[in-house]
Amino acid sequence: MLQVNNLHYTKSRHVILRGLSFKIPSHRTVALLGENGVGKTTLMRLISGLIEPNPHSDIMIDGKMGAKIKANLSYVSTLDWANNYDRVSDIVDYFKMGYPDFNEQRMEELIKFMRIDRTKRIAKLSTGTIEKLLIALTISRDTSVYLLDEPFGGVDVLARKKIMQSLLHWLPEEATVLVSTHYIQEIESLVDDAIILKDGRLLAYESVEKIRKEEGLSLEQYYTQLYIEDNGGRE
Ligand SMILES: Nc1ncnc2c1ncn2[C@@H]1O[C@H](COP(=O)(O)OP(=O)(O)OP(=O)(O)O)[C@@H](O)[C@H]1O
Repeated sequence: MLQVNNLHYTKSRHVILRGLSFKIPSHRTVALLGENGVGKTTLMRLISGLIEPNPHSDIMIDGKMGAKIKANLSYVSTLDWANNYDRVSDIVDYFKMGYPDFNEQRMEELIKFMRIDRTKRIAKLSTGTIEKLLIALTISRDTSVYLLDEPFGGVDVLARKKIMQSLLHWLPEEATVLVSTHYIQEIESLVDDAIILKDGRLLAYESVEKIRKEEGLSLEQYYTQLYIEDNGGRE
């Protein structure tokens, strides 16, 4: 379970997140939605402990806080830390050595599934292939929470659909998954709930099924409607 209480984050006097609170139970996959610059990446970096929130903000995973949550969380946002001469197989080796919960067999299956050439140097990989590798590394760990930040930005449409459809199949059943994306229509069938951010605050945290059944809307229609309403009717 991932719990965020009263999360505030200010950077260079610019308030980015203003008092976010939500709780995502285990066995739930949640889309994190919001316009460019709203703070989705910032939220993921805060959850993962890469940056520090303002005082009196709490982030808990399975009841743990602070540095202790790192073991229960999988988030790989970049390969900037790797050496340009590293090959895909070297990165896999680093993960094998660095994470006791790294599932080597799952990683091998994902490499095949995503058609990643394990002999290629990182510096020679295309943007989309790096994104596929980041997804594969993230979901090859056995943790309770998975954060995927705009994982499909550069992935071609066929691969994206294929990966999306099978994403949950690779993860432990009880996993909590938070995935940020602008591909709202495509993610809709994958997620249970959606968190919608606007102006640094939580505009909605709603079940996708409820949006469909009770509001009669698709997730994208619901998102657009909420944004327009919050803008006082302006698009
Ligand atoms: N290092 C930084 N210094 C100052 N401001 C920053 C820094 N990084 C991000 N920001 C600001 O924080 C805000 C949130 O950025 P963030 O990247 O979290 O948004 P996002 O919702 O992920 O956007 P996108 O959908 O475009 O990826 C933006 O206004 C951005 O300009």
